[in-house]
Amino acid sequence: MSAAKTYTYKEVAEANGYVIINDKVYDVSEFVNEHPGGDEIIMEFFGKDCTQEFEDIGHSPDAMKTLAKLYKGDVDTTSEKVVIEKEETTENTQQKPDFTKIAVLIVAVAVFLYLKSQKA
Ligand code: HEM
Repeated sequence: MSAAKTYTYKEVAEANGYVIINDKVYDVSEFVNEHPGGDEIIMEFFGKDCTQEFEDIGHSPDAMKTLAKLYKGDVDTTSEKVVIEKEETTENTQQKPDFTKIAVLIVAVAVFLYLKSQKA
């Protein structure tokens, strides 16, 4: 096999649909559509390292074969790491608890209970 190309973390981050698993670079841009685990789960890792996640799932030997076919080269582990900002999605914003809304709700319930107790 010819010498593998090396990619810096920046090049992987800027490519369209590359991921890193065990310091190897894979082009999953086409594969995402066929991924049995769904496309979004991989798209989240575009440009990033998903070694942990890939291994945690316990992918089959078949999955390893598929992965081998998508191999592009090795990552230059001495290159500067890049942090990819995650785009704000509705899912993200919903995860943050909205303390104002919660406070208003608590006050409303308190007022309701107070008024109810006054009537009795
Ligand atoms: C990037 C290369 C990847 C390849 C080539 C790949 C390949 C596959 C294949 C072939 C399967 C079918 C089951 C099996 O054979 O093990 C599968 C299932 C699955 N994969 Fe991946 N996968 C990749 C990345 C990921 C990542 C990064 C995640 C999670 C963050 C993930 C999550 C899953 C899940 C949850 C399933 C199970 C789906 C189900 O059984 O309902 N995969 N993957």
